Amino acid sequence: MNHQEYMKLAISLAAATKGQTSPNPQVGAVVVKNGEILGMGAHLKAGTPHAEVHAIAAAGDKAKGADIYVTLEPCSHFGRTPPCADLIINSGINRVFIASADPNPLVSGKGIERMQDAGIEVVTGLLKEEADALNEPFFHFIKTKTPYVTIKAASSFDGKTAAKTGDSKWITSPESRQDVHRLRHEHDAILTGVNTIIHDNPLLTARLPQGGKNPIRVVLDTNLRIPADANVIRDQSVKTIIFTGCEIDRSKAEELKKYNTEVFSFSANEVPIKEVLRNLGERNIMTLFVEGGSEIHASFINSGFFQQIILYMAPKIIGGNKAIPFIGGDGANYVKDAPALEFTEIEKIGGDLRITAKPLRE
Ligand SMILES: Nc1c(/N=C/[C@H](O)[C@H](O)[C@H](O)COP(=O)(O)O)[nH]c(=O)[nH]c1=O
Repeated sequence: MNHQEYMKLAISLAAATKGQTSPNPQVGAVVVKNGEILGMGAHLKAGTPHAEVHAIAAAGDKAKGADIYVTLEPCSHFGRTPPCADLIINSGINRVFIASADPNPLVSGKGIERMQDAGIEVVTGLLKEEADALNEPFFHFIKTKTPYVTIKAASSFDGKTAAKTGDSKWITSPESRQDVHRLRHEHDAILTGVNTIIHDNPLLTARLPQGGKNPIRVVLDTNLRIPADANVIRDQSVKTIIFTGCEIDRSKAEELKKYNTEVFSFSANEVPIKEVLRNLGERNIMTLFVEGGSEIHASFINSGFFQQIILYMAPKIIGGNKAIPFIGGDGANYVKDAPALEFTEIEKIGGDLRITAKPLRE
């Protein structure tokens, strides 16, 4: 195997932990000497050992004189675990290959400098693009302290998310809906609007054949219209946070708190998305899955607070000028004012298309 292949292995280890390490990045590491892999590891959960710790522990004394391939620049500061740069120096490793640089300007380059001062050869930027893509949500979170927002929509070929009767069961295939549960599992939180709660009464849990980690549920509900017996209230398998305006029935809010539910009221009678995202960021929620109705999707898109949209488009035609489009709101007056995206991935899934799009970078 060559340098790229060892780094690919480290990236695959990091990729396997998607959704588990928030608010930390996904990191993989491989220790190699004379073509023999002596150790490998991934960071499994915030607060637990970093990838380099696992890989070097597996190599033991043989790490002396070895190479280490790590997908993110080794940390140089005392977080919840000691600095990996010092561990690498003390292990006798004499060459370090790094893919991504640390996005935190306060620490970026410090670990590299410390290892170089100890006489270690450091090669940076090996498969940087691939590794950076894996941690796009983490880099966004470090930079903005708000969650990386993925809007998920499901529509017919003609862009409808429900028929004029309101019926929507089911537009997309079982395979597509299963894929949605994988995305829920991978996200820290899932957000919807009270209209979806009233109309669909969803659980918003991650129900995969092998189980799944339920994301924290977030409901935007300005006037606290949510039914007290809604599934997201009674289910209690995971916390539900309801964001409201200031003019709500306080006794109803008190009642809801008995069901693993938090009611957070803003000081005005509105629920500003920017403030919701700031609040979720302060709770160390790094990734947010917006499975809203069409009005919620419209407000996220019009505010520009989203990093990607995943549309599951089914080969069905619902039609009708009263049917519900998957993006609601007033819409653009002129095409030139329509938010421009770029398609980043198009996959066939269960007869549907899964189309991923991101806002065009200015
Ligand atoms: N109607 C469709 C969807 N509809 C999604 C609804 O908004 C609601 O989130 C679901 O009813 C989820 O319920 P629960 O959380 O699993 O209990 N979503 C899809 O991906 N395809 C469709 O055809």
